[in-house]
This record gives sequence, structure tokens and C-alpha cells, in this order.
Amino acid sequence: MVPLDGYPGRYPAAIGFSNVEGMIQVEQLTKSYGGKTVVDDVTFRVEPGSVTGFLGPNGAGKTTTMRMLLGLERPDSGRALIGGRRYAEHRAPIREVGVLLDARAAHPNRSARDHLRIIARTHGISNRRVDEMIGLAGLESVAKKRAGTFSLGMGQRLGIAVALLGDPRALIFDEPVNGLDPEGVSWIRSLTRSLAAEGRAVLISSHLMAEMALTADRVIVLGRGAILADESMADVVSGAGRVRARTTRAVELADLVRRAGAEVLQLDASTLEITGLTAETIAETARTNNILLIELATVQVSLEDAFFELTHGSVEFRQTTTTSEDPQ
Ligand SMILES: Nc1ncnc2c1ncn2[C@@H]1O[C@H](COP(=O)(O)OP(=O)(O)OP(=O)(O)O)[C@@H](O)[C@H]1O
Repeated sequence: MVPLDGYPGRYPAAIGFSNVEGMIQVEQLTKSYGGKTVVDDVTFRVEPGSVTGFLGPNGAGKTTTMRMLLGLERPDSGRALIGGRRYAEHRAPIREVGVLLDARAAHPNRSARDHLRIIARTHGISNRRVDEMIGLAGLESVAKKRAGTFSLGMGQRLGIAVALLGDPRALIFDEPVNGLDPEGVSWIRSLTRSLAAEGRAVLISSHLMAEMALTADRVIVLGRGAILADESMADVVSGAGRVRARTTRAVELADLVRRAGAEVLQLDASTLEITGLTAETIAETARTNNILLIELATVQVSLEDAFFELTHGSVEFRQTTTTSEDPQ
């Protein structure tokens, strides 16, 4: 991405960052509304140089957490910091954190370009930067149109252009792919990846699991306000250490690995699913006993499956299967 005028050489500078610069930090954050705790002692970090997916069922507390990071809600206890400071403590927050919370934030009667220019002017940012961001967001052909006529996807693009205007080190995007067409979804993916590659910290909430699996390096899962997982994407989809082995001597191999402490599920005459031993140990056991392996692979699960497994006890709004034709 093009650095902001007057900020030459700030990126790529992940290595040069002091340890909290650009970092998004939440420490023991708690918030209740009307006696209901919606964010419950939440602690996590989003490091510069990474995209962190912020996942959770409806009502899990993702937006409330993001709003506390942006000083829009006051925590009951705990701290929400960007670059080591509360949002309100930054002299120029637009240069610290880029935010996409509400795609409909632009004044409906103002053109996209004017909306950006007004924000730019109040923050000492040049019109050239505005034009660059219009180009980056793919809004050139509609820059003079009223924002009120924009589709949801165009509104999202305008919101992203605003978020990037100040060349911030941290980015917080709430459901950025909402309303975008496939080309827009893929644009957000490559944009967030390149923002992270430039050394920025990116926190991005989404319900689109397949997309998150392609975009995020880390995953934080919230359920009923509490952290259910904070792991690398690779760990989340690693299938909890399960290894699938195929051999013509499945019963013998099952017996051997069980004796080595593994749990074994026989899937069919030749296929075993083994938990508790690495693929390497299983291969070694098979070789020592002259058992030919036809296939050996660690099991990967989809992010969606991993998400359902993590959150099944924390879903607040679950539809019933009753239809109007069912007897009452
Ligand atoms: N201003 C408010 N007053 C009262 N309750 C609120 C307020 N804001 C949020 N809540 C409640 O807090 C809970 C968490 O909401 P939040 O919007 O943070 O969840 P979310 O994880 O972002 O959900 P979604 O995926 O549906 O956007 C919900 O039960 C919501 O109704």
C-alpha cells in the first residue's frame, strides 16, 4: 500500500516497531448490559503482521469488543488498547487505527469523494491521498455519486477507503465482506493479506468461515462473551491430532498403535483413524512390523466444522425445526 504523505518509510517496518506499536490488545475486558455480561474477562492480542479472524455466533460479543477498542463503549473493567494506548489517548487516532464498523456511515447526500475529502481535510490528509484510496477501493467510476445511492458492497468499499485514509498501523474490520460480490470478497482477502504483510495488525470479524480460512493467520473465537479459542489457523484446522492410515493389515496396525497408547477408530476394512500418536510414530511402527502403509495423512477439518465444535454450547440464537405445517 502507498504510505501516507509525509510518513515515508514507516512500512514495511514490523521489525522496527517497538513491541506494542500497532498492536491491538484486550486485557481482562468485561462489559454488561442490564445485568447480562456480554463480554466476559476477555484477553487477547493481535500482533502487527498478522490477520486475526474474530469469530463467534450471533450475539457472542464481537462488535461490543471492537466498540470498546474504539472508545465507543466504556468497559466495566479491563483495558482495550491500540498501540499501547486507549483509543481516546491517541493524538491522531485515524493514523493509528482504521475502522470499518458500519458501512452506512457516510452522509447519503454527499459524494464518496466529498465524504473522503471532508475526513481527510479535518485530519490534515491530502486530496491526493483521497484519490489514491478511491482507486485502491475500486470506486473511481462512482466517486462523484451520492453515497446514499450506493449498494451495500459499494458502501463497504467506501468504508474501507475511509479506514485506510490515515495509513494506520492497526485495522479493525467488522464484517467487511458483508454485501460484497465474489470479486469484492477476493479483493478484501488480498487487501487484508497485504496490509498484514506490510506490518499492520488486522482484526477482522466474519461469519464466512471458508473465507476466513483463506484470509486469517490466527483465530479468536468468542462464545457468550468468553474466549473459546485463540489459536493459529493451522492448529484450528488440524483435526485435533487425528491421523488417517490405510493398510491391508488394519487390524494388526490397530492393535500395535493401541498398545503404544493411541485411540483407534476403524473406519472400514483398511482405514484407521488414530489419535494420540504422530504420523511419524505410526509410520515407524508400521515399518518395524513390516506393515505396508497405502496412505498416511493427518486429518484436516474445515474451519466451519472446527467452529461448530467449539461453539455448539454457546449458541444463543438457535432456530427450531418446527414449520407451520407441523402439528402444534
Ligand atoms: N447497547 C446495547 N444495549 C444492550 N445490549 C446490547 C447493546 N449492544 C450489544 N448488546 C447485546 O450484547 C450482546 C453481544 O452483542 P454483539 O453485537 O457484541 O455480538 P456480536 O458477536 O457482534 O454478534 P453478531 O455476530 O450478531 O454481530 C448481544 O446480546 C446484544 O444484544
